[in-house]
Amino acid sequence: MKTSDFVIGQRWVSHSDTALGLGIVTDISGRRVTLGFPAADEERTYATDNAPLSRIIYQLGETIETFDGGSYIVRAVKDMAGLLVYHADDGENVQTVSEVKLSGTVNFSAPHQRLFAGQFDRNGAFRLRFATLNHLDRLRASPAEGLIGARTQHLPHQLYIAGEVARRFAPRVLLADEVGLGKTIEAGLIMHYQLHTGRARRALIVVPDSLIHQWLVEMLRRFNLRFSIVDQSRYDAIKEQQSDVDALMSHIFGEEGRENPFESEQLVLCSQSFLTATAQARNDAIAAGWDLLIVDEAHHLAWSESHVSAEYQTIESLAAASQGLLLLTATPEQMGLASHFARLRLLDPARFHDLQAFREQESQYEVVNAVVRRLQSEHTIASGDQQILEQWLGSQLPQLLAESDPHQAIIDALLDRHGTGRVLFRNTRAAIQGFPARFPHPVSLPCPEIYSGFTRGIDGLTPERNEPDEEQWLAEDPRVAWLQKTLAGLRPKKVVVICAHASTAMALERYLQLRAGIRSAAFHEHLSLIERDRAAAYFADSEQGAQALICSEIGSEGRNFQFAHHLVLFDLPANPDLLEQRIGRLDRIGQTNAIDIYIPYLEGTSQEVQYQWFQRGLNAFAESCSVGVAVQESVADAWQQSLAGDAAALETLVKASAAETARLKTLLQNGRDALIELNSCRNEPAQRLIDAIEAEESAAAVRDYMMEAFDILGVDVEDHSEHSDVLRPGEQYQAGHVAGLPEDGITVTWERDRALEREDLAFMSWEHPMVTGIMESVTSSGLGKAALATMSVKALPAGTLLMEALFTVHCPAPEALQLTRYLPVSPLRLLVDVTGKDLSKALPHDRLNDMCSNIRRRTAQAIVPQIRAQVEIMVDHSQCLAEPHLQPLQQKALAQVDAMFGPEIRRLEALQAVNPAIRDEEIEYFRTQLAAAREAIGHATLALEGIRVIVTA
Ligand SMILES: Nc1ncnc2c1ncn2[C@@H]1O[C@H](COP(=O)(O)OP(=O)(O)OP(=O)(O)O)[C@@H](O)[C@H]1O
Repeated sequence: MKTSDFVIGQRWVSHSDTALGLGIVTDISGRRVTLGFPAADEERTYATDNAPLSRIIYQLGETIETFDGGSYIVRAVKDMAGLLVYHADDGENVQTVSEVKLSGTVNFSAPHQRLFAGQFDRNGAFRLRFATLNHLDRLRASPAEGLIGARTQHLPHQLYIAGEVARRFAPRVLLADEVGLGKTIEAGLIMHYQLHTGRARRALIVVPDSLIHQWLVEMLRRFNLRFSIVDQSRYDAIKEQQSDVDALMSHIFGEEGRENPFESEQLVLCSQSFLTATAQARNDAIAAGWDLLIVDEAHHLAWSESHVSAEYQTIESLAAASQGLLLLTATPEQMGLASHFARLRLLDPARFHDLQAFREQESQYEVVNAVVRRLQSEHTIASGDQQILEQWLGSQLPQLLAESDPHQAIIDALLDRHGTGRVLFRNTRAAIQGFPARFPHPVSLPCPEIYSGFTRGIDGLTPERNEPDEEQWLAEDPRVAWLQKTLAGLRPKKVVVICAHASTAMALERYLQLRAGIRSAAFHEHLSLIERDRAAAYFADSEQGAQALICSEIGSEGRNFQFAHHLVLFDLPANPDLLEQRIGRLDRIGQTNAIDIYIPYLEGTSQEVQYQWFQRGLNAFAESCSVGVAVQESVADAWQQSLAGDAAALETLVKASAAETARLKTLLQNGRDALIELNSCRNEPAQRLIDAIEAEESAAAVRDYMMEAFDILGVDVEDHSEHSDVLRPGEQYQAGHVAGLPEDGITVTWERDRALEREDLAFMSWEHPMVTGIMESVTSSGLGKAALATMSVKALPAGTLLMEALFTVHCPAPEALQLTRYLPVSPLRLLVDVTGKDLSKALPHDRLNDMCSNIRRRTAQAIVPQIRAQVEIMVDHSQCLAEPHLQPLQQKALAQVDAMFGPEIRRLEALQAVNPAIRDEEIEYFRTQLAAAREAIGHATLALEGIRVIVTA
């Protein structure tokens, strides 16, 4: 450039620093030119012969903005002594606008505008953009989306549930797999999906105190989800901090502080007891609102028609303030059928509105099951069944019969309307199989004198509680000496000891540690959370750790101790579900050994009764017994009498229980449980999902993609070991595009198996935050939006221009509609020449990449103004060629929204027929959503997302 090219008042941009915005020439002296950049409030002086500047001339039809906020469309441009004057339309009149008055902020969003403004990149950046859009499109349409990033084994029953539930709009379900089958993982998968796809942003997890840390760690190491714990002290600290700020605010502005600690974080973990006990915190949590609420060990939410527990009330209010709700419990009926019903009602009040009706339906499951079985196995519907179906499904039946898989559609409707189909998922160990054997070892011991008078009834299960002198019972209770001897005999094997009460656990631990010299740790409710985690970690340590962990009942819930396979039940719980919870600490996924269960009991006491009942009546030690609580209800009197010492009643109890257990198991297997299981894992779809996830993993495409990105974004990659690399910021590191890369680097693996073995390595999948962050950053920034390249082809004369154009679908719509689900990015690539010839197929992108090379920046800078008119023509041509591609995409999207909303609307209409509590507005809501989605899709456009102009040499 020459000095004479510049005139004071002209507008130029710096292509070496685009963030400066639109500059204005303020001084020209000698061979130097000075520009002010109002948007950045900076001034820069350049040598005129090599200034990295491009002159900005807006073209007809483009929108310009003035510094005082005016917006105009350019109708004509005149050059007046080197300064441009635009004749511009403000919607009413055409006015003259001098370029001097233009706003200092420029946003060259259109790729060709960027090119003309000198804001173009090298070939590699364009390739990265192209690759990013294609990967995003494929991933968003993939059935594996949202389920790829978890550091978990692919277990069909978990992925089936995740696949079924996660895609729902605001899912509300009860995850009730039997103990240790991975409900936490299922909840994590669902949440990961919802967060990854933007369906949810804010999530709250509510768990018992003892599980806070375990959830925190599982969410982070398995799903890269970083939760913040809000407990009393954190809550108080935030409030205190805020009150200082609030005081200042109210001093200055006279405003009341309204800050809510639950709003300061998006992912929050807190304990049920904290929320239940602290009204202010509870109200804040409710007021904060959530997209997803997860409640673990939900059997604690007791409810009956005459008494509603405080825990239930807390969750009820939170559930009302949350779109999605996941309740987790392995023992949904532990608190009885009414509580179970009340939890189902939290999930779906429209479906579960009448306890009596629910009880009646329970008794009909056998008939429903028989019909479902026939529908599954036969191609035609028998006339008897047709009548039953008409009676049950009424006017819905013809619609269901018209669906593409009518039998499945009818089964789904039956499971939903006559079972717990949509809201309850429960997998059993029997169905999943592969769990290790459980061997009970009963040890009968004489009852010591000191317990006489305390050996009967429920109290007789824990007689040591009635002996105030701890020293004495430790010395005289034969279970203590037996425990000491057994632990010594098992050394160094790890042993979990569970007893009902903290006082017993504390006394035993002190005794073992101090008197018997056995390395042990206690785990009970009187320890702080940190102390509990420390105890669990000390026990888990395979080298220096404790041999025994002595837990009170809180150790029997949720915790993972599958690295141990010896369990001592120092006493037995009254409730059979609690027994299953205790054994479930060891009998879980990941347990590789058979489990030895030791049951020391005192002869002739309630302990012996309870042992006999569990062993001979329920067979609850060797096998998981899901009907225990129901059996207990039916034999309640005989059980009480036996505990009271009636020897004859014990035999009756055992016999009646064994018969009832067998009867209920058969009944459930033919009825309710069979229906639930049918709904909880279907192998074919589960396997298809696993295949889809593995296809995304095995392609190694993520590594290739990231290597290309790292190259462009200045990340150095060093080989670490097989399938692992070390990533570090390099010299050209572009921090703005790469999230979460520590200064001193990070070691990563690209293989799931290795990630499962080595938890210290980050698992780089398509859904790792660094990968998604780069993809998001590439698409939302201008990186690679415009590029200039050269190639030599004998067939084409030098100087021929080609343009590779990338179009994507744009569909502005309220976020809540989640339209990207139906209308994906759909990148469209076109290659045109100046005559408008479509060369897209003749020269595919990869081939073109091989042929293209970069042009030196200085040369490119000089070429751009000369080719501007031809580029504009090629942009027009590409737009004409792109246009016909839009309509088919819209049609497909419309069909998809209909398929999504239609069944939901029909379901509510069907439920409304039997449940007047469903309001017309609820159905109307979905109709309105459907109409809004259809309208937005109708307005979709194809937008130009990137261009690469190729000049033949
Ligand atoms: N897909 C998986 N890959 C790897 N580990 C898993 C997987 N699923 C479950 N596990 C492990 O198995 C154990 C049990 O899982 P989890 O705690 O989710 O079970 P749960 O059903 O919630 O148990 P509980 O009924 O005791 O609350 C945990 O240690 C968990 O990390």
